[in-house]
Amino acid sequence: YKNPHYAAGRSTMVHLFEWKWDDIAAECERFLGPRGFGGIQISPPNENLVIWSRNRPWWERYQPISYRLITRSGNENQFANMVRRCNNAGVRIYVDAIINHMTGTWNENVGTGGSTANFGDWHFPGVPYGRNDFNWPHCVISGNDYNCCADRVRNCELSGLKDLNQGSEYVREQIVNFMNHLISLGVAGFRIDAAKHMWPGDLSVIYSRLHNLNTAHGFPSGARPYIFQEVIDLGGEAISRNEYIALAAVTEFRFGLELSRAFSQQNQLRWLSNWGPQWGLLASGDSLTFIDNHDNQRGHGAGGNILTYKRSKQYKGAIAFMLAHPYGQPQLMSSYDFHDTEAGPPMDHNGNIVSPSINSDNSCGNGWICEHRWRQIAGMVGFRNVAGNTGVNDWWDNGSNQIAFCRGGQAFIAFNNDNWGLSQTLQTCLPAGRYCDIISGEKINNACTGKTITVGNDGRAHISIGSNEYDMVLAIHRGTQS
Ligand SMILES: O=C(/C=C/c1ccc(O)c(O)c1)N[C@@H](Cc1ccc(O)cc1)C(=O)NCCCOc1c(-c2ccc(O)c(O)c2)oc2cc(O)cc(O)c2c1=O
Ligand SMILES: [Ca+2]
Repeated sequence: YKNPHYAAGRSTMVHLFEWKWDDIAAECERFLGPRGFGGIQISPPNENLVIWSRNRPWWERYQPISYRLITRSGNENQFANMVRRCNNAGVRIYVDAIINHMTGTWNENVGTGGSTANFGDWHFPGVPYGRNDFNWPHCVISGNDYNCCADRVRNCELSGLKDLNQGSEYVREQIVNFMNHLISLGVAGFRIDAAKHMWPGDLSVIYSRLHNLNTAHGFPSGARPYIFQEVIDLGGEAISRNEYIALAAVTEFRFGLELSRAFSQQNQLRWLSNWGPQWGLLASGDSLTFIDNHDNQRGHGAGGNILTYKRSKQYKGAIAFMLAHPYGQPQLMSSYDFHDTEAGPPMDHNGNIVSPSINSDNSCGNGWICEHRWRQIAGMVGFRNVAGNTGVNDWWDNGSNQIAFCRGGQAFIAFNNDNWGLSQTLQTCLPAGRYCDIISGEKINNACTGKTITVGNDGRAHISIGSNEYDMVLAIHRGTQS
C-alpha cells in the first residue's frame, strides 16, 4: 500500500483541488502527461450535501450523503473518462475517500445528486445507512479528547458529522464496494480522510478487501492500491501516526511545517543537510509529503505558519527543495484564489464550478492559481524525474542560508535565502558542458531563455544568485544540457 505505481520515470503527484473531471482529463493530455507528472489527487467524487447556507463552502465536499459518483466535478461517466484518459497519458488518479463519517447537522438535506437524508433518524437512503451503522452512544469529540482519549477520537463525532462504525460488517461492505468500484474504473489508490478518527484494525480489514489495481489500465498484475492516510500528528496526542504506518503511508504534516519555517527565514537552510528521519520525520517510504494542503493552506489543521502561493518566492523555494530532495512521496497543491477560509471554488450564479482558462504563457485564469503550471515548479517535477533514485551528495553551504547539493551525477541545485548575493564556484557533479537553469527560464530549441551555466571538466561551475532576484533557486540537470 506504499507504492504509488507511477508510470516509469515519474515521481510527483498534484492535488487538483475542486477541479472538474473533464478539465482534469484535458490537463492530463495537454500538460501533466507531457511534463512528466506522476499522478493527481482529486476531490471527493461521491455525492455530498449541498450547503447553500454557507455559499457552497469548500468543506461541503467532506460531507458525504451517499457513495454515488455525482458531484459538482461531474458524474460517473465523466469520472470514468477522466481516469481512462489520464492513465493513457501516464498520469495516475488517487481518490480522496471520506469513509469516517456522513454529513451531520445542517438545515439543508439534499445532495449534489439529489439524494436526501433524515439526520434525526440517522437515515441515508442514498447508501442506504441507518441508525445501526453509526457509533453508539452518541458523543462529540472535544478538543481535550485528542490528548486524553483515543477511543473518543475514533468513536465520537468530528464536528457534528455522523460517525460511521467501521467495525460493522455492513458498513465495511458499503465502504469496500465503493472503493472497489473506483478501482475497477482504473484509479491507482486513495487518500484516507480523517484516518485518525478510525480504528487501525478496522482500516486494516477494509484495505485487505480492496481488489488489485485494474491491469486494463496499465498496472502490473497483483498491484495493491497506493494508500496515504491523513493523520495530523505533530506529537503530544493520545494517538500516534505509528499506529497507521503499519498499514499504509501517512501524510507527514511536520514536513511542510519545518520547510515553511526554513524558507521563511525562521530556521537556517544550512540545517537541512540532514533532512529526513533525523528531523523526526517518518521513514521516507512511509511518507506522503507536501508544503501546504487544502486544509492547512487556509490556516487550520496542522497549525503553524504554512507557506502558500500567497508568498510565492519563499513558496517556490520550499517546493523546489521538496522536489530536489529524495525524501518522501511529494504532493503539489494546486489551488484557486481564496480570500476567506470557507470559500469554495470559482462558481457561476447557479453554483456550477467555473473551468480554469489557460493563458498563452501557460498560466491559468478564471480564479485558478495552477501552481503546478508555474515554470519553476513544473521544471522541478522534471528535475526530480531525472534525479531518479540517486541520493544527496556534494552538499555545500555558507553556514547560513546559502546551500547547494547534487543528486548523484544527474542534477544540481543551489538556493540563496540570505540577504546578500551567492557567488561561488561549486561542484555540480555534471559532465562538462552548458546547461540551462530551469528556474530563471527553460531550454527551448537548444537555447536557454534564462541563465546558462557552463560546467568545466572538473564538474565545477560559477553559480550566482542575487538576493533580490525574482527566484532564490538555480537548478540544472542532464536533461537541460544545451
Ligand atoms: O473546516 C472544516 C473542514 C475541515 C477539513 C475537511 C477535510 C479534511 O481532510 C480536513 O483535514 C479538514 N469544517 C468546518 C465547518 C464544519 C463542517 C462540518 C461540521 O459538522 C461543522 C463545521 C469547521 O469549522 N470544522 C471544525 C474544525 C475542523 O475539523 C475538521 C477536521 C479536522 C481538523 C483538524 C484535525 O486535527 C482533525 O483531526 C480533523 O476534519 C474534517 C474532515 C472532514 O472530512 C470533514 C470535516 O468537516 C472536518 C472538520 O470539520
Ligand atoms: Ca470515527
